[in-house]
Amino acid sequence: MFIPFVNEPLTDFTREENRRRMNAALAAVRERTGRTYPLLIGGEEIHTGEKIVSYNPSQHDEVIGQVSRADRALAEKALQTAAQTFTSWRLVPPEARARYLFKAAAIMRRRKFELSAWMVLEAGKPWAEADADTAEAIDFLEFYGREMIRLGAPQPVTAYPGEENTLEYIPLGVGVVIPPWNFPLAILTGTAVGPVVAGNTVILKPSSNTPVIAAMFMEVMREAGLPDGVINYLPGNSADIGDFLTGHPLVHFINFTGSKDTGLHINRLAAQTAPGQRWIKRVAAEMGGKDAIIIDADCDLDEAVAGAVTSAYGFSGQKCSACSRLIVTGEAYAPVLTKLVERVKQLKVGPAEEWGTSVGPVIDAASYKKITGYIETGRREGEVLTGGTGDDSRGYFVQPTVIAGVSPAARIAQEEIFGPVLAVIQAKDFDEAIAIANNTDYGLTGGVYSRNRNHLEQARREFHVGNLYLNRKCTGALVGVQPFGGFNLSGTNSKAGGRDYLKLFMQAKSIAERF
Ligand SMILES: NC(=O)c1ccc[n+]([C@@H]2O[C@H](COP(=O)([O-])OP(=O)(O)OC[C@H]3O[C@@H](n4cnc5c(N)ncnc54)[C@H](O)[C@@H]3O)[C@@H](O)[C@H]2O)c1
Ligand SMILES: N[C@@H](CCC=O)C(=O)O
Repeated sequence: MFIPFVNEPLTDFTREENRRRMNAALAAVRERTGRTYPLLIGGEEIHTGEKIVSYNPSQHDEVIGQVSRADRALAEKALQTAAQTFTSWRLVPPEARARYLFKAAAIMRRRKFELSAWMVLEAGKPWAEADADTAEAIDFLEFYGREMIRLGAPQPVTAYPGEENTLEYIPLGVGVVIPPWNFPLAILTGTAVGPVVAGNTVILKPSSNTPVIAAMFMEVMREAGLPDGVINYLPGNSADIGDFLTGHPLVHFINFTGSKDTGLHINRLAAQTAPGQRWIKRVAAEMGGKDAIIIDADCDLDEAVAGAVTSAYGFSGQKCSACSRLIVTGEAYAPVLTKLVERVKQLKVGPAEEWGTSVGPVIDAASYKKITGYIETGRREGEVLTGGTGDDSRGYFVQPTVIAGVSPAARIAQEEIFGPVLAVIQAKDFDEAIAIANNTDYGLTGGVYSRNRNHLEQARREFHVGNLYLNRKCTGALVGVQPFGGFNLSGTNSKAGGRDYLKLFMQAKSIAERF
C-alpha cells in the first residue's frame, strides 16, 4: 500500500539553513565539473572520441562537462539493445516497474540540492527555478508509478454471460525520448519514465545544452536498480542521429518536447512507414507557446502585474508556458504600463548561482542572438519601455524587456521568442482581448485577471488553450494538479502529469474466454 500522491514541497530559501545547503551543493558540484561521461547502452559505458561540451550559460568559459557523442552505428546498437530488453521488461509486473520509480524518487529527494545545483550551473536556472525542476522530476516519478499501478489492475468492462472478458494495457515497444533543455531534469525524467513504467524501453537523447544533468538522471536510475537496457542514454548531434532514430523501423513511438519546427519535422518523418516497420508510429509532441495573459480593467492591477511579471520573466522567459503577450483592456492600459515597468526594473539580473538573482542568463549564444534580434524587431513594432539591452561578454544576459503598443499581428506578438521579452497589446474590451489571445498558431497556456464573473466564464468557454489560469500566474503547472499540454501547434496535448498520459505509450488488449 502506498500513500496517495502528493506534490513534492518546494525548498524555502528564505531559511538560512537551506541557503547554506544550496551553497554547499554548488561548491560540491563545482568540484565535479569538467568531467567526461560515457554513453550508456544496455549497461555498457561507451566512450567516444567525439564529445559534446556543456558550458555554464552564466559564465560561458566554464565547462560543466563533456559527454560522449553517438553516431549512427551506436544509435543502431542502442535501438537493438532496447528491442532486446523489451522482451523481458514488458513482462515485469506493473507494480514492480513502479517500484523502480519510487526508489528513484527517494534517491532524487536525498540528492535534491545537488541535482538543483547541477541545473543552476548547466542550465542557468536561478535557485528557486532549479529546485522546482527537481521537485517536478520527483513528482513525475511518484505520480506515474501510481498511475501504472492503477492502469495495471483489471480495467472495467461490461460483464457478459458465459464468458470472462478482460481488458489490459500492454506496452508498445521501443521509443525515442527527446526532451528540451529548459526543464532538463523534470521533463527529461517525466518523458522517459512515463513510457518506461508503462513497460516500454527507450533511447534517451538529451539536449546537447544539458547532457550532464541527463547523465545524473542516469546515475539515479542505475542506483535505483533499473535493469540495463531499459533506458539507453544516447547524446548526439540531432543532424547525425535525430532523423535516423525517428525514422527507424524498430521505433514504435517518439516522445518529444521542444520547439514547433522540430516537433513538426519529427511528426512528418514518423508518419512515413519505413521498410520492415509493422506499426504506425505514435508521436507525442509537446511544443512551443505564445502565451497571453489578459488583464481586465476591473481587476486588482497590482496582483495582475505581479502575476504577469513572474510568468514573463521566470527563468528568463524560457518556458513554453511563459507569458509573452500581455493584453490589457480599456482604461487599465496606462496604469498597467506604469506598474509593469516599475516592477520589471526591480528584477535582479545576474549569474544563476547567486542567491537573489531573479533573472539569470539565457541558455546559449544562439538564443542570445535570437532574442536580441527579436528586441530589435520589437523596436520597429512598438516602444521599448524598459530593458532592450544585453551583455554576452561573460554570460548570456538579456535585460527583462517590455515592449508596448504592439499590434496583435506583429512578429513579436506572433512568434515564440523564448526569452525575457514581453509584448503589451491594448484591447478595447474583453471580447477583443479574447480574440487577440486566440489569434496565434499556438494554444498552450493563457491567463485572465478579472473580477467580472461573466468574463471569467467567457474565458473558460472561449480562451482556447490547454492550460488556462484565472487570477494567477500562467506558469508552474503542478504534476497531478494541472495536467500540462497545449492545443493547436503547441502540440498533441499529451497532458504530462495527468491521468491520460501513460495510455499514450500503451495499447489496450481485450481478451474474451468462453467456458
Ligand atoms: N509544450 C511543452 O510542454 C514544452 C516544454 C518545454 C519546452 N517546450 C518548447 O521547447 C522549445 C525549447 O527547447 P529546445 O530549444 O530544446 O527545442 P528544440 O526543438 O531545438 O530541441 C528539442 C530537442 O529536440 C532535439 N532535436 C532537434 N532536432 C532533432 C531532430 N531532427 N531529431 C531528433 N531530435 C532533434 C534537440 O536536441 C532537443 O533535445 C521551446 O519552443 C519551448 O516552448 C515545450
Ligand atoms: N510545465 C511548465 C512549463 C514547461 C515548458 O517549458 C510550466 O507549467 O510552467
